[in-house]
Amino acid sequence: MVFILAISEGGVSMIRKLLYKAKARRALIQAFRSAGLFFKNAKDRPVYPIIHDVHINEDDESLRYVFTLLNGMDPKEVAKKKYVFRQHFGRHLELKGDLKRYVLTIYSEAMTEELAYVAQEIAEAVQKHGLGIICGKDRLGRYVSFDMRKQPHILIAGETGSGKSTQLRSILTTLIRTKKPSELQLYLGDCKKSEFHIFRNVEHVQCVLSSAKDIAKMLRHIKKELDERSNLTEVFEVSHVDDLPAAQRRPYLVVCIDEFVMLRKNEEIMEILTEVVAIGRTLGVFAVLSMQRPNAQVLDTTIRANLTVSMGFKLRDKMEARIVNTPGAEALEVSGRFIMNSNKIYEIQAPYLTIDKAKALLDPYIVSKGPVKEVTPEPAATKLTEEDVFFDVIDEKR
Ligand SMILES: Nc1ncnc2c1ncn2[C@@H]1O[C@H](COP(=O)(O)OP(=O)(O)OP(=O)(O)O)[C@@H](O)[C@H]1O
Repeated sequence: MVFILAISEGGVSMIRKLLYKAKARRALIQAFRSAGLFFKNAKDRPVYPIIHDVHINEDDESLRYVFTLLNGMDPKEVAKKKYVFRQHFGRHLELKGDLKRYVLTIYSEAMTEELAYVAQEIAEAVQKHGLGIICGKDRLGRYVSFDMRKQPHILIAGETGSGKSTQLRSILTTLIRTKKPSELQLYLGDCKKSEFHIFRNVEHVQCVLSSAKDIAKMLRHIKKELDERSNLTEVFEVSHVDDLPAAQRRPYLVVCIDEFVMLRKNEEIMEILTEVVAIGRTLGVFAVLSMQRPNAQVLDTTIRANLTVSMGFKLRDKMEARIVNTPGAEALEVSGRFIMNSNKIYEIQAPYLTIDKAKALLDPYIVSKGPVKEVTPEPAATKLTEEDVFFDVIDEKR
């Protein structure tokens, strides 16, 4: 008798995966044996650490093992024998764990250690999005980007020197180069007074402010925009500002605040920021917030829950990485490397955009502002100064 076994394509790939996993499991046991990580049982048979999971990640073509040591096994031996795992699985591996539980990840390729900001390539990478945010390249050398209209608010965290200001520079420069000023307006808060000066005279940029008092004013203006946009969507019975009639369309607003922890004591600021992240998406108002020392109180649950994308550059410890929702960010060792959390978690190398290169790329978008406004032809006539932006906000001191 002949049996014909009909297996679907999905079934075949499932079987292949299972066979691959079984092979992978045997490979790890061999590595345990070479590393001397086993005990002998009563029958003189070797007993190895327990392998709980063998996972193939198709996104970055990695293989991840989770295993625990048997009681009595010395964790120092695992660290000492890392070279044995390298001999078995190649150089591109990561071994993380402590007392008992370990995660061993094996990658097919090493990640690039520096990624130049290539303007043309990056513009192409984000062009498929309505409001494209460039992140960097993943382990397989693919650009990673996303649409801020769908994933609206970003948290960037990292200790000093980890690369978050460079990332902000690259995100903002890319936005400016890919959207017209009629489509995008930027409101920048520079609490450290160090990063955003290069954007001050860019046409899209409505203001660059650094004191809490000024930033509060800026946010009152944003709050007014939120209210107006909310009314408009109600009047025209649409669920998103993008669906308003052409005459009523509003540009996207991106509020970007570097080191926003410095504003934590200003309740009004925190309240409006909370509102932006809670309701901004459908109103076309988005936030990018950066912080050096993640703090659970500042990132209260409402703000954190609505920051849909987290980029965790090198952080001090696991606790900070947990606050930012980027596990593993405490172990990063390369400048410009970060853990991204947006639905899934993965490691990315950010483009390296120096201040000088950013200035050169922004040059075509620079306009005269302030006192020289009147003598500048056409674009400046519609260009707002910071005074214009806040004319409608009551300043108690006036
Ligand atoms: N994407 C990158 N690729 C390679 N090197 C980078 C990258 N980003 C930053 N660096 C290196 O790290 C240094 C510090 O970067 P950056 O100023 O962005 O850090 P930071 O986290 O903003 O620090 P601070 O909080 O002190 O401003 C840079 O001068 C550069 O040498």
